[in-house]
Amino acid sequence: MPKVLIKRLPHAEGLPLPSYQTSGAAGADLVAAIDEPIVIGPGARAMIPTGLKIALPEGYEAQVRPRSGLAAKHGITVLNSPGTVDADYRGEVKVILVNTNSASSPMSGRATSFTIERGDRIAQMVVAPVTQANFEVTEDDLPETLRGEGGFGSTGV
Ligand SMILES: O=c1ccn([C@H]2C[C@H](O)[C@@H](COP(=O)(O)OP(=O)(O)OP(=O)(O)O)O2)c(=O)[nH]1
Ligand SMILES: [Mg+2]
Repeated sequence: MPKVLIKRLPHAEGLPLPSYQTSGAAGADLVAAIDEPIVIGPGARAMIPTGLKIALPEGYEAQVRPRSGLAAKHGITVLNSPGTVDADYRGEVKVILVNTNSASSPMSGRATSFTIERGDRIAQMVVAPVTQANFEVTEDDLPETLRGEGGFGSTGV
């Protein structure tokens, strides 16, 4: 189990640290470290502070992913999903939420605002191993494959 060091900033005081809700959970919930509620209007976005700085072990990243409940019930998702927290990042982890609701959204059908309150679980963080590649330019043909240049639905729907 990789160890992730956490530095709690003053505005996160009293808030729960990232935690796995069940023993098999992949993501640890992140909460909003805000003093005043933030209203995200339909189609608008907001960068929500978590009040946490983290130090991941080398060879790991943290992915900031949406919570499906917020997405399904309220049309709120992580705009840059999955957000990438690099192992060498020492700033505050933030979550970019977007409100997808509009009069024409298939699920809500309404241009509703959504309010984030202090301590709300807004996203989840998945710690995952990553590799860096050696990118190497070649003048030769790339190795042949059965797929070749087919993509974007080439195998059918
Ligand atoms: O959802 C996110 C995404 C990123 N970050 C932080 C950690 C990450 O290490 C850094 C840079 O993110 P990214 O590489 O995605 O953004 P960029 O636009 O490429 O910025 P940079 O030029 O700083 O790499 O911002 C977050 O806190 N939350
Ligand atoms: Mg970057």
